[in-house]
Amino acid sequence: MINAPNIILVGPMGAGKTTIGRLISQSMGKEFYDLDKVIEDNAGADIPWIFEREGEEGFRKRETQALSNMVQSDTHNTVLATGGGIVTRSENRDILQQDGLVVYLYASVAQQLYRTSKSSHRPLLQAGDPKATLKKLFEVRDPLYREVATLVIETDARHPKAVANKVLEAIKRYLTSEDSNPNAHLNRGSW
Ligand SMILES: Nc1ncnc2c1ncn2[C@@H]1O[C@H](COP(=O)(O)OP(=O)(O)O)[C@@H](O)[C@H]1O
Ligand SMILES: O=C(O)C1=C[C@@H](OP(=O)(O)O)[C@@H](O)[C@H](O)C1
Ligand SMILES: [Mg+2]
Repeated sequence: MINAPNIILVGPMGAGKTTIGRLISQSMGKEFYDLDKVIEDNAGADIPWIFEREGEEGFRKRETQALSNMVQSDTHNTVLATGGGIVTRSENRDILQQDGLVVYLYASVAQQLYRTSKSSHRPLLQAGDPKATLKKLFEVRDPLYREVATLVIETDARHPKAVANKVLEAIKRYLTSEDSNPNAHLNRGSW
């Protein structure tokens, strides 16, 4: 087990945040949370229902609330998979940067499209051309993922287990190099 702070995964829809988050939480002996699931549990409704009734704005309010609750609950030893739009609000970006080691799971638009095409639970991809939507979102969000993330991991040509191993290796390497730097502040994961 790696002695690491809380780990937060960011990246676009289909990057594998939910899948990889679960895998690395098991390897690290940490508790796993998926913010979308937390939002659904709090609302007593699924994400398509929230978008339908409250619009994207309603969902974003719930998302920020769920994220800040998590920080305030002072939970330790966790892996958190976020939703792809978590970086769109600056208040969320502030929380992410202060409260964990943030890992950006990168996927090309082609892979995002392929991986999201098998399910219909992402409301933003249900109307219009999903490829054009993913491309547009990626242009806006890629710099924001990079802004908040300490580590960036490429996922395109890797199976989920290989991605999880890459993430674990990168975290280990990062923490080791921080250990050898007396000015580094490891205490980024306060929840
Ligand atoms: N590295 C990968 N290679 C191939 N398929 C993947 C990979 N990572 C995730 N998937 C698949 O892509 C789909 C979306 O994954 P998910 O974890 O829900 O992504 P996210 O939470 O980032 O939207 C799932 O069917 C999952 O099994
Ligand atoms: O990119 C987005 O804005 C969204 C991504 C989704 O999560 P995943 O990235 O896990 O699919 C979910 O939060 C919601 O449908 C909105
Ligand atoms: Mg997810």
